[in-house]
Order: sequence, then structure tokens, then C-alpha cells
Amino acid sequence: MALRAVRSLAILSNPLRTYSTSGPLVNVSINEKTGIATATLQRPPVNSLNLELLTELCTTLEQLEKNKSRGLILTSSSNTVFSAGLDIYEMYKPNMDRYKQFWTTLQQTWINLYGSSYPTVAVVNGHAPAGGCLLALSCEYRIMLNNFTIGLNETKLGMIAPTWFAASMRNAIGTRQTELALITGNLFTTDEALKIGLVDEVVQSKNEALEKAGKFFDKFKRIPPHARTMTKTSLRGADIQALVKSRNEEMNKLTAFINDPKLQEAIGMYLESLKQKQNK
Ligand SMILES: CCCCCCCCCC/C=C/CC(=O)SCCNC(=O)CCNC(=O)[C@H](O)C(C)(C)COP(=O)(O)OP(=O)(O)OC[C@H]1O[C@@H](n2cnc3c(N)ncnc32)[C@H](O)[C@@H]1OP(=O)(O)O
Repeated sequence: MALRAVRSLAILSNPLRTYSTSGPLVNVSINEKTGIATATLQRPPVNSLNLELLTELCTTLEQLEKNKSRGLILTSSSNTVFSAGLDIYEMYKPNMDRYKQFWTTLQQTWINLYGSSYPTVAVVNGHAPAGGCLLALSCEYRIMLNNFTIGLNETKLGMIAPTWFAASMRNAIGTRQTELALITGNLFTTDEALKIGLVDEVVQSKNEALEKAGKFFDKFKRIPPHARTMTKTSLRGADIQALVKSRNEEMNKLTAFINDPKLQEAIGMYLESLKQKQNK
């Protein structure tokens, strides 16, 4: 908390610096006038989150923090998919060293995004199942385009959403709705998501979403950044601390979980069903 306070006080005195962290999987651009960064996920066809994409995103978030970013818009280069969630191939017959690196990077990406000192908006311009929904939930504000689906559907895949996935959802929609959403693994339509507060606004186009995102950032023009950041930390800090404390324990459980032959069989069948869908 104290460190964050010092960092946020520094925001008041340091001028904004421009920088570039664009990589092949995450394009980063900075609006010179507003200082707002846009990170665009660009891993066709569905922005599934593999180790390489997560590493780029994680580094981008670290750089934005270091450079005292004014804000971040997280979006997708696809017109139909924000992110299909974790790359299922990272969990299918995995190389265990890579698998551990993959989860460690996912955990750190979440810590950086959920706990960022700068304001964050997800422009959800396509489907956002599972890990895709987690990315959106980790932002402070979600603007979604119509006619897509979003949710933590892990139970439908025979998996369990980790506690910090659940905490991110609880932070947005409360305990009751989170329990219902998680046990059913529901994927919400955009309108259903709006109704329960899973997204904050529904729009018809990406341009409209970007305009609304600008209005969200404008709200902070007259708010001292340190007060904003400390308030966010007071609300989200406990969730982050819970993961920091249980990181190793979680990794041990995940390692045992992923090596279960029945789970591997289920993942194989799920991958097959996704492929079959394409052949229809
Ligand atoms: C304390 C610890 C206790 C234990 C805790 C256990 C922890 C386990 C945690 C598990 C957490 C999981 C979180 C996840 O994110 S799992 C991933 C879940 N994601 C999904 O189910 C989404 C699957 N995809 C879709 O529904 C659709 O693809 C789409 C996103 C709606 C897009 O549809 P569209 O029609 O445009 O595209 P296609 O379906 O035709 O897909 C195109 C190709 O992309 C491949 N694909 C899709 N999704 C994924 C994915 N997530 N990973 C890898 N590959 C994916 C698909 O197979 C097609 O490939 P092809 O062209 O080769 O056929």
C-alpha cells in the first residue's frame, strides 16, 4: 500500500514519457494528446492466450506502470473475438516446465492488470469466454459490442475457475451473481451481461466504444491520481494479496490437476469438438 502511494504521488510530479512496447502479438499505441495507451491483442484467429501472448501483455503492463501511463484501453484486432481465453493447447499434454511458466505469467499478468495504478477500460469487441472474460474483468470498466458472449464458462469444460478469476467477477457483479455464473458456467449475451453489471455499457461499433472509453478516462481529470490509486488498491488489494500468498500452492494443485488422465481426455475431446465445429 505504502509503495503504491509513493508511486502514485510520483505521477503528480513526473511528465509523461512516450515509449513503444509493441510486439507481434500485442500492438501498443499511445495517443500523444491524451497519453492513453491502447493495447490490441492480435493473435489470429481467436487471440487465445498462450505463453508468448501473455508474456508480451505482461511486459506491456509493466512498462505502462513504469512510465506512469495515463490509462489503458485493452481490445482486440479481431472483429468477432476479444479473446477465446487460455490457449487450450497450453493445457493439453503439456511440457511441465512450459506449463509452469505459462501459469506464472498468467498470474503476473492478472496482478499487473487488476492492480494497475492507471485506469483501464476493456473494449470487448467480440466473444470473451473464460480467460477472455478474466482479462475484461481485470479492467475497471467494460464496454462491449452487441451480439457477442462473455462469461467464465470453466465448469462447462470440466474445469474450475481459480479463486482469483472468481474474485475478479465478484468485484464486478457481487457474490450471488458470481456463484450462479460460475456453477452454471454461463456465457452471457451482451444484454444479459449489461443487466447484471458484468459489462458497463453496450455499443454498436468499436468507434463508439472508443469514444465512451475516452469519457470514462475524462472522469479522472479532476481526481488526484494518488487518491484514485489508493482507493483502487483498498478495494482490489486483498484479492491480489490472496493470490500472492497462494501462488506456489496453486501451482502444485494445478500441476496435479493437469496430469489427471481423465482431464487430458476431456481436453482432447473438447479440442476435437472445436475442430469439428469448423467442418460443419
Ligand atoms: C487452486 C487450483 C485448483 C485447480 C484449478 C484448476 C484450474 C483450471 C483452470 C482452467 C481455466 C481455464 C480458463 C480458460 O480460458 S480455458 C479456455 C476456454 N475457452 C473456450 O472454451 C473458448 C473456445 N472457443 C470458442 O468458443 C470459439 O472459438 C469462439 C471464441 C467463440 C470463436 O468462435 P469462431 O467460430 O470464431 O472460431 P472457431 O471456434 O472456429 O475457432 C477457430 C480456431 O481457433 C481454435 N480455438 C478456439 N478457441 C481456442 C482456445 N481457447 N485455445 C486454443 N485454440 C482455440 C479452434 O480450435 C479453431 O482452430 P482450427 O482452425 O485449428 O480448427
